Amino acid sequence: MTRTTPAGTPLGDDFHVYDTTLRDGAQREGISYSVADKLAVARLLDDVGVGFIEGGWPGAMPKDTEFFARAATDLHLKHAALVAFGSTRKAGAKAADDLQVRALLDSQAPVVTLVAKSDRRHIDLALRTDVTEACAMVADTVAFLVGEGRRVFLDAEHFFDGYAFEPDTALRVLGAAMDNGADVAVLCDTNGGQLPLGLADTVGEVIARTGYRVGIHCQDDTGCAVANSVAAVQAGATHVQCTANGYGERAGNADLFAVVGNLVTKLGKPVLPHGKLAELTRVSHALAEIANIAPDTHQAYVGASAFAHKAGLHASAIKVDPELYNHIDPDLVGNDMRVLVTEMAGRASLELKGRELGVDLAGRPEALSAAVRKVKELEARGWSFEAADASLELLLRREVATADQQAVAAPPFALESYRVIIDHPADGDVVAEATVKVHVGGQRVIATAEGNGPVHALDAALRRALLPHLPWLDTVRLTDYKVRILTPGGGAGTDAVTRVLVETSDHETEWVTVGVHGNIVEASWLALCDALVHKAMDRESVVARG
Ligand SMILES: CC(=O)SCCNC(=O)CCNC(=O)[C@H](O)C(C)(C)COP(=O)(O)OP(=O)(O)OC[C@H]1O[C@@H](n2cnc3c(N)ncnc32)[C@H](O)[C@@H]1OP(=O)(O)O
Ligand SMILES: CC(=O)C(=O)O
Repeated sequence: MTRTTPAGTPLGDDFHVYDTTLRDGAQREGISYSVADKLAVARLLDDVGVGFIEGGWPGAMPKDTEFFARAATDLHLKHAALVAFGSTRKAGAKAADDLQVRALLDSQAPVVTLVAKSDRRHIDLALRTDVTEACAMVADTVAFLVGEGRRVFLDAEHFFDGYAFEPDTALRVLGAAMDNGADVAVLCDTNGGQLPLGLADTVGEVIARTGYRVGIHCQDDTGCAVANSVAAVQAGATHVQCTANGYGERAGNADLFAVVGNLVTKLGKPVLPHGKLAELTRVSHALAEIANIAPDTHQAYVGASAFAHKAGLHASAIKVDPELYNHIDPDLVGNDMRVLVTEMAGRASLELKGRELGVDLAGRPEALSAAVRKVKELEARGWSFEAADASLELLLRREVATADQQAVAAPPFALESYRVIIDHPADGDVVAEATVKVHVGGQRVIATAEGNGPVHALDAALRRALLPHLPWLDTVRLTDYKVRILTPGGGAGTDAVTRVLVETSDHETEWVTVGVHGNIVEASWLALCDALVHKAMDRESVVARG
């Protein structure tokens, strides 16, 4: 199989990106992949162009055995080789007779990764054997699998702790594998306790002493798994094991997307096939969906906030040149830059955000300054525009219209009044009833509706009043409603205000609006009205554009 680098040259066997999401990743608390999930994960990892996909431990779990059986017929990998993971034979037995070793062969995976203890204390206490037999278990199993035509990697468990405790034993275990045909000695920081400088020293020392091809596998217990993996590569490791989004046992493993992002963009190592780097963000999010874990919005390289800028000073430099505040071009990894508008915004933030929302504020210094003042004043009172682009857009359009001395576009309806009653009969459920009086299409309309809460009733009454005049409302639905009670100035609650965020959808797009008031119903009303006015405005501009 020929893989190509971003430069278009063949990517051979010089460097391995080895993914263990389906084995170590599945050891994360809360993850339970079905066989179908595992096949879908493998396809996505192949899309990203990793070189090896560790599919699980055949023979240990029926699900993993079935995965390899299905993979043999259903999985047509374009870039990756499939790897079966398992332990060596048991002490005092023969590899050829060991049922678990047989299961590795039966998996039909072309590559096998064997896990072996390389810390003397584990050999004594967990294997309950001596170093000579522990090395024989490795040597015998590697020789058997290589003899059967498999490519073999050795995961030397607890290598760093074992090397610090008794270096010769740790190296003897590596030698037992490499002398019998294993390709890579993978040094594992199984307890995840290492820090980058010490780990890199050990990797460099092992390579210098043995000349072996060395790999790295880092758990994240010090929060350094990515840094440790990159440091190991800088010290000479040419095989790096990681998992999607850092899933893994305990605190997790090294995040594939951060490791690969760093290797390609910082160290200039073309470790993925041409064009695949831009798949990182899409694949990371798709894999989070399959794992049923909300994507980490702050994840390096691929998180939704990885290139989101909030501070006004950042935005002012970004306006001149985005590179001034981005460590890479987000497009490289398939991500986007965003500018957030909050109390920390300055004129540049609003100008950039306006551009994103289709409101041209360039060359309109008065409107821009007025909008900055308004945003800061409203945010100080509890408003938050960070997640409410539609309300921000309305605010910007109003400021532009005012500065240009144009009439602000009339909203499609005007409120005369609303009233909400909560009725709790002693023998029945609580019911909310709302009445709205509005002016729409040149008429005064009064409508009443019930709902299971005040906002539901208000929304229903407003729709009933407006629908005959604004038929497009039929497709518009309130899809999410979030309430937050705020105590500006850190008060004890008596001066609390309520912030409501409403997400609305028309099946094609969704938009978020915000309302803030001392009364929860009024805060909701403000957000609801903004949602409908935004939709009306969008329709008018679509109609105007023809
Ligand atoms: C560092 C890592 O994360 S490695 C991956 C670990 N993953 C898993 O453990 C998930 C899958 N594991 C399993 O399904 C089960 O643990 C099995 C099937 C592998 C083993 O199950 P069991 O036979 O019931 O034993 P148990 O789970 O208690 O494991 C301990 C046995 O494995 C042996 N063992 C542990 N590590 C190794 C090793 N590297 N090489 C050989 N044998 C080993 C122990 O000596 C012990 O053997 P004994 O039962 O003869 O005393
Ligand atoms: C192999 C492995 O998962 C570890 O040593 O952590």
